[in-house]
Amino acid sequence: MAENAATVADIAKLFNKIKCIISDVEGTTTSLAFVRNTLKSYFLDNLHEHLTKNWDDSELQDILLKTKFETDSSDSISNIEDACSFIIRLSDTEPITYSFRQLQARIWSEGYSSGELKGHLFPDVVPAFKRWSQDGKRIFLYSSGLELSQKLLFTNSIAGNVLEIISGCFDTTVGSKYEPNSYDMILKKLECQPGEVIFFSDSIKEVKAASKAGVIAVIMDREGNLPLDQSAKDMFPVVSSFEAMIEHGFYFEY
Ligand SMILES: CSCCC(=O)C(=O)COP(=O)(O)O
Repeated sequence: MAENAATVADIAKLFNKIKCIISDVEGTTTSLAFVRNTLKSYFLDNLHEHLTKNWDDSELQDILLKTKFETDSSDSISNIEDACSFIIRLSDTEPITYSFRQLQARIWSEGYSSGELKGHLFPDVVPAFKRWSQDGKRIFLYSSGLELSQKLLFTNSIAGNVLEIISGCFDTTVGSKYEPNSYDMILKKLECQPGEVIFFSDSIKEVKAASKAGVIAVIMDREGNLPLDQSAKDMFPVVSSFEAMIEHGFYFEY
């Protein structure tokens, strides 16, 4: 840790001042494997059937057209096979566009409804969020996945329907998670001062952006996450679970 970098214990002392806790999803509340393997495979495995069943749905056609436009693609999407090939090709490219995420949410929604998909949550997520809610803190999510996708995951999670512990979900409609302005926007929406909000994420770029906006930022280093650079660990406090925050005193003592 760099000489002046805050420790987890320093952050824990700020608990009383904090009004809102914001958490990233992939790599923070939820395993990378669930998002990158389970959700991705479900999407690809069910894409062709979804396109076939819904080909005449104007909302689906609109999503496909917008995806083509957003990616500046010359691919044909005039029939099911072409549209399917186009989407499969895009599924391996970054950045993932908003319309592509809308298509993901449509297909995932079917998987959650049928019970084939259950949203992964690390075991400490629900107990910690419940405890902090009881302590009067509001809990929010901020993910690149759509608000709808976040709600689906928490409604249909392995811990049951736990959406009620979440006060709200932010997605990239407030801006990129890598941009400090997005956190300014969230602060405005929450009607909070920067020091009243804490953000947890496994992404150093996100934590840096939040920190530039004055938000208190902590790196989440979950089992199964990508290895962190030492420089990231030197700059920000790092925890491996929300439970570790509680162990450091990040809760209200009655
Ligand atoms: C919460 S929706 C499924 C996850 C997803 O699609 C995603 O991109 C998660 O990214 P995050 O910003 O939560 O790291």
